[in-house]
Amino acid sequence: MYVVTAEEMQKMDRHVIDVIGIPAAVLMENAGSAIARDVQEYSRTHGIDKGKRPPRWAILVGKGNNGGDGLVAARHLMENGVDVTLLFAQSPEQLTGEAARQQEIARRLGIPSIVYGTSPVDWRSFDGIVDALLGTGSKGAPRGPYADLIREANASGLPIISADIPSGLDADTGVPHDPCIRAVRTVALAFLKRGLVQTGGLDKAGEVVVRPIGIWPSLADTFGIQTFLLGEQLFRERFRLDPRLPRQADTHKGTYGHVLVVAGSREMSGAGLLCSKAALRAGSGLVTWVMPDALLPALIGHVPEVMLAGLPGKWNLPEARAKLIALVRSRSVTVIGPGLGRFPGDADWLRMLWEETNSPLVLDADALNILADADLSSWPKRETPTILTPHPGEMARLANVTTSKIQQNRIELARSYARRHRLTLVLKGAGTVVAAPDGRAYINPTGNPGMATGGAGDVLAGMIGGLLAQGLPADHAACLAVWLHGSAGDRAAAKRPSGYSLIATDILEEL
Ligand SMILES: NC(=O)C1=CN([C@@H]2O[C@H](COP(=O)(O)OP(=O)(O)OC[C@H]3O[C@@H](n4cnc5c(N)ncnc54)[C@H](O)[C@@H]3O)[C@@H](O)[C@H]2O)[C@H](O)CC1
Ligand SMILES: [K+]
Repeated sequence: MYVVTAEEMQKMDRHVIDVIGIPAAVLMENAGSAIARDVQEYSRTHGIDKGKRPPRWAILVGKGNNGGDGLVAARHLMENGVDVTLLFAQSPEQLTGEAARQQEIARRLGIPSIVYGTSPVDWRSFDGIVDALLGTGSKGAPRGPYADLIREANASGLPIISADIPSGLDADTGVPHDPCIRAVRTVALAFLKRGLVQTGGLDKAGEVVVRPIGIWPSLADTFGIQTFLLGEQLFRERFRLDPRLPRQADTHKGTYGHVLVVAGSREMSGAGLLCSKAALRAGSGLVTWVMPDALLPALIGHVPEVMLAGLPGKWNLPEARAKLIALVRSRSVTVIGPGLGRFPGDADWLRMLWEETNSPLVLDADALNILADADLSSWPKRETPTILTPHPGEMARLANVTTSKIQQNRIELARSYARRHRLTLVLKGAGTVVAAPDGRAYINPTGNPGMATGGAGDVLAGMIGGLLAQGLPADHAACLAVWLHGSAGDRAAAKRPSGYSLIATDILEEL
């Protein structure tokens, strides 16, 4: 469940080799044999190995240790009867270190090889490709023969299995360089690299599997790795959350908290509905949706389980403010923003809620836009759970940078923002990042593009409120909500062949 940068991986590699004493050759042998097993398993399960003739795989070999992994994999594949051809990106003499040793072994074994560029490659003579060109030592866009070879491999239409990371993918940010291998599977060695669970990695890496190579996962703790993949293992081991935990018999609605939803406007009342229902579906005992009086009649009876509260006049009138503060103080959690719209003096109004209440707050949608127009660094740090849930565009406004800058390094941007403002930040999008004020960041693997639909964010905000209301710490509530939200979206998509006719209500129904 750890997610590492190239540098963190290299440090742990060095420690295992230089301090623990496991030779690099042993790690490489483990890596190569793991890759070979995945290639054979893929061949069997994808109709390449039908038992009639040996599968034929081209192994693209770079000059570094990634190439070394490929050479070891080639040897193991040959040992198991697979027809292998080595395709060196540059002449074999250029290989260094362990890779050079593996190249010499391959030569002595007579493994067939071609140096790319010396003769045209007949891709039709292969069933698949192993990409062992560039790994965590890659810097910048693939150059020269590496770039040409990547383009040809992608154009071949053959399935590509990548060693450690798809060559051309930035291991830390997931930004795909031009060109970048598009793999059907990536065999991550020892640990998930960040790039595999962010931005481009989700597109380019195909199915990602993590294979042990002799580096204990617990070493990541020793090295203070602060980035994790969300999932049941993390929830059980680190959050000690057991979803099966039964509710005690002698409990009542109050036991499970009371969420106040501050949301909705004439044009966007649905957001408040979705948010309120989601808070209930996430398990909150009670939910009250507060809105200006004028809105209330239209919503009576829509969600019988949700209590409605009206404010005299508009949000920002003195008596409305007083009643709202009283409601916020009397509830366990307040979710602000879905469908709220903007109104004169909204920054003062939000700052009042921020400063004058000690209630856990979830700020979403227009509450984030209000915050972006204010200067958050001049607002006091809150002592109580405060969770912001921006999508990349809202994050760009909050951090005063462009959206593309946000997507360039989502994890570090989210982490630094959460620490600076001492709050929990949920940076939505493919591979949602949850950054906690303690510096930890969590990556969510669940969810799908079908969830890019109006109201999905309102559901998530309500779910976070609902889990907070039941007493979960802010980071746990945000992580579990994000993971469940994506899982529900995946189940909803699976029920629709296109996967893209999802609407937010479907996510709610699947919770
Ligand atoms: N003990 C270990 O370290 C283990 C490493 N494993 C594998 O090794 C790679 C990392 O290997 P490294 O030698 O550091 O770098 P690469 O193999 O990624 O090779 C990069 C190589 O290519 C040149 N290069 C760098 N950037 C570019 C570029 N943009 N275009 C062209 N060429 C480039 C540069 O000269 C480098 O030498 C890791 O991913 C694992 O696959 C094993 O897993 C076992 C343990
Ligand atoms: K690779």
